[in-house]
Amino acid sequence: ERLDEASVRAVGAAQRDWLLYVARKTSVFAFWPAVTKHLFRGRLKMGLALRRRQKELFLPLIDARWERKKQINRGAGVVLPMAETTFEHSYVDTLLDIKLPEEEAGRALTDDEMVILCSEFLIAGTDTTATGLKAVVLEGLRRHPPAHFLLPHKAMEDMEIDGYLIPKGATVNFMVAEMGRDEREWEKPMEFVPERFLPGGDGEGVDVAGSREIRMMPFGVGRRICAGLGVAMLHLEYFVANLVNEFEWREVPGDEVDFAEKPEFTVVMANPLSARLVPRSRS
Ligand code: HEM
Repeated sequence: ERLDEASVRAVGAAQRDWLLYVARKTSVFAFWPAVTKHLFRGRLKMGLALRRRQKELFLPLIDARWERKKQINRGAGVVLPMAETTFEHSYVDTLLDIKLPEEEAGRALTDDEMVILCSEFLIAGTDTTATGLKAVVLEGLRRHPPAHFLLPHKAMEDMEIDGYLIPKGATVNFMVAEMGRDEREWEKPMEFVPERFLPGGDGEGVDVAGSREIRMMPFGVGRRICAGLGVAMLHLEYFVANLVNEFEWREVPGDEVDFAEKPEFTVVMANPLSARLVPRSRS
């Protein structure tokens, strides 16, 4: 069931403490661990204490899921596939279902393994579920992709697409910017509306890597897709989050924001942004 605010905050604090501690204090154990674990035993003790705290918080929640699952299965008499029950399937339920392969004697996951996996899941999920932030970045990439074309590609064999023959050897250019501005795909495509990527919007669940569909492809798709897609998205979200977190942004009177573009190595603002940045007060 849903957690109350205080419990969510406690989990958040435990995750943060753990992550910061690992990032700052534990790299010493990568070198000669048999010795460093004695030399830095204070650090090891602290790390283990932080893990214990996660365990204290996570195990009751995992147990509750386990109990709930047992109740539902008892009520139904048979184990129903999750799709046929009203039971919302969670990540923990999947972990509870896991049986390790034969070499591990087909055992279930231990408490420690469950806690570690839940912790990793929360850490990995935090970035990807920062949906508002992601929406702003995606809308920027849809409306103003830095590359209006991909690198030129070449047809390896004759292909027919939509009744057109693309002959073997032909150079193929992809109109990336035009795809993002296609009225058949996007509502009011020329407007900057990050909300379109939120639930219910015309861009909800868009797949920039193009594995399900292609509605925008700022990083290309397929085997030559941008090798830096993951790091670029992470960096952009981090960058935007910090610009907003650290400063208040104000217009310079008489110097309106102009979204006109001009091509340089990539496509950039024709008239660079002027803004007054005021550091946010932390009091
Ligand atoms: C917003 C940021 C970025 C955008 C919009 C972008 C976009 C692109 C595009 C359109 C391509 C050509 C794909 C194709 O021809 O099919 C490409 C290729 C590539 N990108 Fe990015 N990129 C970005 C950031 C990065 C970063 C940060 C890195 C490195 C850390 C990177 C590394 C590469 C590499 C190595 C290729 C060549 C891949 C290949 O040809 O196999 N990119 N990128």
